[in-house]
Amino acid sequence: MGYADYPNMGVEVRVEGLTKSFGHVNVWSDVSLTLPAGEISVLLGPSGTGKSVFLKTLVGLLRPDRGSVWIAQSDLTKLKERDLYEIRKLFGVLFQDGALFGSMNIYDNVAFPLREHTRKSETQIKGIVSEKLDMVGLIGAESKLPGEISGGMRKRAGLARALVLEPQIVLFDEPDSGLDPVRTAYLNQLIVDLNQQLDATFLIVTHDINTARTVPDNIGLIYHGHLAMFGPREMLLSSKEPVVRQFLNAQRIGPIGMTEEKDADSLAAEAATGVRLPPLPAIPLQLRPSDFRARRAERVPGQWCRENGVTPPEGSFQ
Ligand SMILES: Nc1ncnc2c1ncn2[C@@H]1O[C@H](COP(=O)(O)OP(=O)(O)OP(=O)(O)O)[C@@H](O)[C@H]1O
Repeated sequence: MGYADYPNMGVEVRVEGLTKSFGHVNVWSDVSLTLPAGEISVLLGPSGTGKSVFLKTLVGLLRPDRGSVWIAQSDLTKLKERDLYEIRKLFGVLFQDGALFGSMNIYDNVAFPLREHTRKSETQIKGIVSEKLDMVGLIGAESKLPGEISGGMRKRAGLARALVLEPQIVLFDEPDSGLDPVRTAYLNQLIVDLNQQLDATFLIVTHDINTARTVPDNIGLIYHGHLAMFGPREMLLSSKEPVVRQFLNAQRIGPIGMTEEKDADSLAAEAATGVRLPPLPAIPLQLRPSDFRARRAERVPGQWCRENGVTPPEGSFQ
């Protein structure tokens, strides 16, 4: 199947029972979730829980032990190399460090996938590269080497490169790592704007709680070898499930310890001290596109809570 055969609204990615180990070490088991077409989802989890491994498994760079990744009628995990190569063209991936070639200038870095995977003329390539550089605000930086620009600019260059083949699924591996809060805010706005403009499904791995609270439509949390929860943003932000609550509110009190989960003794000791968890913070409004038009998957604030009989924390959606 050619990637041009897919409808232009982004595609749904359905993960079923995915399990991955390296040798005898299990990374995660039985992960099932659906990334809704055209929506933004965020994946959270303590360090080393296998979020990057999950992204690599989604694009078929790693093979799972069990389970499926369904895109339309294809189970990507069962495809032969040649078909996998085709279906990978659906994906744009922004790797953690931007993964730019250090000896190539920004223009050539962004043009690279077009020169490798298409037969477009240099004139056509120039048009596409300029369009994507414009989208990420990098016009004028074409002749710079990656080493000559800031970390934030490198991320944006990596993003432009991830977009040149018109992907229907865009995966971001910690796009905000190493960025200061202001640049992170700009990048988050750019992600929301791009999601509105492009017909693509987004998955973002991040450690930034503010990003997780304001950018996505859906949130997932991997913890201790399993997907602890995945669902609409309001569901996780109003959840009192201990792991979800601890992680999304960046607290020390709860089941997650410095290295991994706390043992029963330390949890009992914590309970014995009588420390009370602070109330859940208010659920913020979602970040809007900068042109103030609706998000692609716009929902009325508080709708999920209302429909599910959940009282949102005081001060939510203001
Ligand atoms: N190719 C590989 N071979 C063996 N083990 C691997 C491989 N890739 C990753 N791992 C292991 O899998 C586990 C999960 O790693 P991964 O980088 O996916 O975690 P992460 O959740 O993305 O972490 P962080 O938040 O710190 O970036 C780690 O223990 C890592 O050492």
